Amino acid sequence: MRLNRVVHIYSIPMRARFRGITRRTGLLFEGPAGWGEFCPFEEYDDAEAAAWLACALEAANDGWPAPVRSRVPVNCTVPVVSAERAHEIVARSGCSTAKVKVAESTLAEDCARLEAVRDALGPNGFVRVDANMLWDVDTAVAAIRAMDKAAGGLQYVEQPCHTLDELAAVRRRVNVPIAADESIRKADDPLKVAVSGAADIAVIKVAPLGGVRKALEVAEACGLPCVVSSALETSVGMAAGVALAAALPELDYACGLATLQLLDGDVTSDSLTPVDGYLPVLTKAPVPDRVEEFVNDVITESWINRYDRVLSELSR
Ligand SMILES: O=C(O)CCC(=O)c1ccccc1C(=O)O
Ligand SMILES: [Mg+2]
Repeated sequence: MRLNRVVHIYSIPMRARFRGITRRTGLLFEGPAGWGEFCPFEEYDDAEAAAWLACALEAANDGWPAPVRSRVPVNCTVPVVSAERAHEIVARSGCSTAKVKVAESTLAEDCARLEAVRDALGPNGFVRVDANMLWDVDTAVAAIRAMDKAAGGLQYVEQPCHTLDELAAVRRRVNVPIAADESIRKADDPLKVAVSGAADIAVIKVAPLGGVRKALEVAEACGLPCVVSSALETSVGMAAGVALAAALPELDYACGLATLQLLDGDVTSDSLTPVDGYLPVLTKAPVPDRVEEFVNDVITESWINRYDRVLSELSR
């Protein structure tokens, strides 16, 4: 099946560099159930991108399972920025939970940013950090202890190290709970990762896991409390993450779905930005009615080709 439906290819600048990228690019298409977004990161090969396409096809062709809640609590996400800017981001977000990217700058800079975030949240807010696998075990243990102090208490630390064994070793040595992210979404079989001894919390992302239904299976199989997080989608793809968070039987933590603020624009006027720390649950993705501002003719052909290749990868 070739791509013979309405598509838009967008390219939106990031407000601040995030996980090494300064623009977010992807393809939007419409199906009988609504709009889907296909936006694997540029460096992903076709095999890794296949789950992302399955997620977009689910939104466009099948829609999502019924929600059990009508709104989803979210955290604001703080990139590697100055302490002053971090304070501003958190104070303006309206969220009572903040997730701070760490380990890409010095420990002193990370700690200064965490102090500013705590100051902006007040004593009742929650602060979590994400190290994206950048530490070894000893570095993680020392950094987590220092950051726990600087933040006035950490809710959890996301993916401090690379392997499950390393996560388990860190977990035995610190009092801060450990969350697994890459260990789940990059696993050969996310349904079979033995995260229980290595983590207290599972971060689940709808696109790398192949859609809302697949992600619900992963959530059930891992047996841990879950946090749904985004992959920096526009509002079209974000709606699938919100649908997952809305369908989870239990939701004890705020979700990482407030990342539209990291993009300098959105493809729809019905933007999924939080109000008082919550996102509304939609029955289908919003219609991309503002895509003209971000269409990119230069990369269109490469994205259509990528879609076609990944689609044949999916049906192998
Ligand atoms: O969880 C959040 O608050 C935002 C989402 C986020 O951090 C993220 C976004 C894109 C790719 C990877 C990650 C990550 O959690 O590591
Ligand atoms: Mg993460």
